[in-house]
Amino acid sequence: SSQLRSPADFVETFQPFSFFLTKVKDIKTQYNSIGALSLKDILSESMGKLKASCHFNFMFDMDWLVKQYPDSARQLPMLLVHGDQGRAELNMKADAQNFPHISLCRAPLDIPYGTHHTKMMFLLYTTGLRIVIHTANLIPNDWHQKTQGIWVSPIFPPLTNSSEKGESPTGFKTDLLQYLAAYRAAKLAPWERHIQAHNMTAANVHIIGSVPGRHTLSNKHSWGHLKLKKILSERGPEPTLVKNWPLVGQFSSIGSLGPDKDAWLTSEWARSLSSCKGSSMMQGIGASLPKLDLIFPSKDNIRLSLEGYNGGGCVPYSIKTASKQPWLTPFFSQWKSEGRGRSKAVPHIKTYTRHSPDGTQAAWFIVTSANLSKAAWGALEKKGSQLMIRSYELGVLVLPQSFGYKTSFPVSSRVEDIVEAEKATFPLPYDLPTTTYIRGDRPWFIDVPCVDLPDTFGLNWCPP
Ligand SMILES: CNc1ccc(C(=O)O)c(C(=O)O)c1
Repeated sequence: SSQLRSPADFVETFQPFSFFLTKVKDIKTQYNSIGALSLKDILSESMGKLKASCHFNFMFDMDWLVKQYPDSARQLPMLLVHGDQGRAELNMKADAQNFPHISLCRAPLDIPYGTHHTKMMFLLYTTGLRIVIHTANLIPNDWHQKTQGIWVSPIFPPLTNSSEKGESPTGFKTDLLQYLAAYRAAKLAPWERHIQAHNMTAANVHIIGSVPGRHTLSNKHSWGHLKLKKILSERGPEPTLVKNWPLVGQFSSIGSLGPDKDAWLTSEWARSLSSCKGSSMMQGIGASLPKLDLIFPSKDNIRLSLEGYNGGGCVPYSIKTASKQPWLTPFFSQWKSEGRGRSKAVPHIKTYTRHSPDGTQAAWFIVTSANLSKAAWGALEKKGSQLMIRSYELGVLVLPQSFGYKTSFPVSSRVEDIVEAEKATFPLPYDLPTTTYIRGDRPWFIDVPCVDLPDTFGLNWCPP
């Protein structure tokens, strides 16, 4: 029975997609026993005997993080890659003083308003290297009662002879090394060498990363939405298959997107996401775009969540930004995850997909740190000759052909369907079809008081 299984067994049984959600306190056991992991699970000895680890993230609670490791691993070398500058960096350094085994690497953020948003783990075991790409900050609240996404790689074995490349058909290793190289950080060199030294032929996802910069020429399509456009135009769906398949974006924060939908959202971002095989040209002017559905928590999704209004603390959409883009609201759908038992677990996860009208198939799926913002996905400048990105982001793209499917793969948010299905079925974090906002509801704004209706705990929301 499930309570006797180790975390490694959980991971083993939820293949080949290896896409998990975080365990959520106070939901029914069945929704935490299949396809869900805690940080302790991920770091447990059953997953591998650790020698060293590295965490890329935005927020760190070091005391708590160390306690998620098994006793035997709490003194092992740990590198934390962060984006904190000034006073925040001093705080990181002060915290790290208490932990001689922890060292810090600051990611350069030379473009204003950029953040080090990427959430990734390198876990070096006695037997090989595992990579985890996820959406949760390294603070207890992010792993308590929210919906977060976690992609878990297999253990990549050491390369036996140095002549082997150890690259996968998806270019995973090359793209990950290109991402790391962008930090130009000496402290990452040991981990770049570890990645070089392991056989990653089993990696079955593509890397979609963003690094700060004004990317031009051969670098222009290495990052953000243009990287996605490039992969989809080379390996994406046939245009005829997905003609009326909608796009879904799902995220926990939104940037300033301009005066109307055509300023960036449809003309640039959605155009890249709707790219198909061999049609990067057709996505030029005039090609019609698919329906765009944006899942973003409504005020009531937050009010009635397990955390009540406080759950909105990690959904930082400001009324100041929202008031400049009322044109966005008609695209919104509610957060609904009955199949995964997580309708009341505030979504901090970010995912993007293109699915069939009946919601049973997908042409591709992305889990990433990237919210709906130009800072994360990039904005074209200088007549489209450069892509300006402000932040570090990282995600993985699932394509049908990497999992033995020709054109699309079955999807479901119903855990019972997923485990019993004849054919490998991708575990969606939310329900399809999506659900529009009900009359009288509105998008969640972190900086607007809510005193009309009490939350799960009978409280109001008076923003800090
Ligand atoms: C300005 N800083 C952040 C804004 C949004 C998010 C999010 O993921 O929604 C995060 C984060 O949690 O990393 C940080």
